[in-house]
Amino acid sequence: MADSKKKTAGAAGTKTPAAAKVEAAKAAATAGVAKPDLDAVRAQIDGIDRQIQTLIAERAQFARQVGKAKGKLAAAVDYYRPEREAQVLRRVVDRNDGPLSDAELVRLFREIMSACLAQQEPLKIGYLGPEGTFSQQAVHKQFGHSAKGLPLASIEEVFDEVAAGNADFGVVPVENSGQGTIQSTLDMFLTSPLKICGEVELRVHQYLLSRTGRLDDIERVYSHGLSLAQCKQWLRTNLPGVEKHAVVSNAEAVRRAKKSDDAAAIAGENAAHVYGMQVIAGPIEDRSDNTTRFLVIGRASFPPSGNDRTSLMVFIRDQPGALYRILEPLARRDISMNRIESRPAHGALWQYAFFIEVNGHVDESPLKDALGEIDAFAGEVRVLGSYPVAVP
Ligand SMILES: O=C(O)C(=O)C[C@]1(C(=O)O)C=C[C@@H](O)C=C1
Repeated sequence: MADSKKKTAGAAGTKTPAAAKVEAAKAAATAGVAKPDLDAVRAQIDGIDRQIQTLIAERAQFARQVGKAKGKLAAAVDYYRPEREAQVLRRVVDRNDGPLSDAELVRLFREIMSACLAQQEPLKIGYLGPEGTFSQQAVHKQFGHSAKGLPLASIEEVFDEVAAGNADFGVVPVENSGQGTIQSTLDMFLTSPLKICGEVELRVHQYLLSRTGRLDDIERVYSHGLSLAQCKQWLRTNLPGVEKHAVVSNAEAVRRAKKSDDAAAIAGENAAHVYGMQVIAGPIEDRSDNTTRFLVIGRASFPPSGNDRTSLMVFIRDQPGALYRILEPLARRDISMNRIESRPAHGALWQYAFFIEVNGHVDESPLKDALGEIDAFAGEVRVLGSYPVAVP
């Protein structure tokens, strides 16, 4: 994503004052000065920190005013605006001339927005717990640390708690780059009234954790089935012949491994800190680009952000060319389709529902027009949600 961005400053030779200062600092750092004076550099940093702090406080005041401008809304959840957050973060990426990476800057700005929003009342976010799972990391990535995580026992429970209003939003895994779709999540949308409000992509790094930290002690490995699959090659090479046990979550795996010296768990590095375990090895995933995509689910729909994706569930009539007639209006309008997947529709034998993901927002042309046409052919078209494309 960062590669395709257009720089607003620097590209055309016109630099913003901030970009010029960064350039000057870079030049000073490389300008043959053998050793900068530590106290002098720290004094500069202290001055900048003072300015950053003043500006963050000012920003928080303005965010309060935004709250007032929105009027008296029913609950904290009504103040959250994923489309606005995506726009703010895209501008951060667009302005970034280094030295920090896009992902680092986005993380910092997300935390600022998270804190600004929590001035009213923190959002409550349901996720597949317990603490230490990748789902919890996805919650932090999307909502920042000022949101309150609500660890739940299953993906179904995440849907139920959001639908019942006990959580403002939920974060559920939907696919992994190596292992494909998590069918149980997709199937929840067959019956759930919830909307998809966002997507989060998380680079997943797996670690082998144990009580002793010694590979030679290990006779059993616990993990979620997907995590075991992601590390298959590594396990074959480094722990041939050990027992592998698939359990409900990586955090549960760590809890089991914590009970004896000859057991290990595969989980995120974070789980080692949460549960006080030693890291034997990591990252140990077979593919270095291992990424899991999560969906944010909620009770409301949001307006376009300027770069959106839409998830649809289409029930087709059993007639010749039905699927073609669904896809043709999209193709004719050059609407890219990121995914199509069929699932047995509940309650009707040999009837299928198609999960389709396309670029665009349901309130905007050309997707709006295409959906008007598709509606006429399909048995039913359900819009599961239009949401901002994930910011890195
Ligand atoms: O712009 C808004 O609507 C805000 O509430 C402000 C703000 C922000 O800090 O920038 C905070 C929370 C929203 O989710 C989006 C943006």
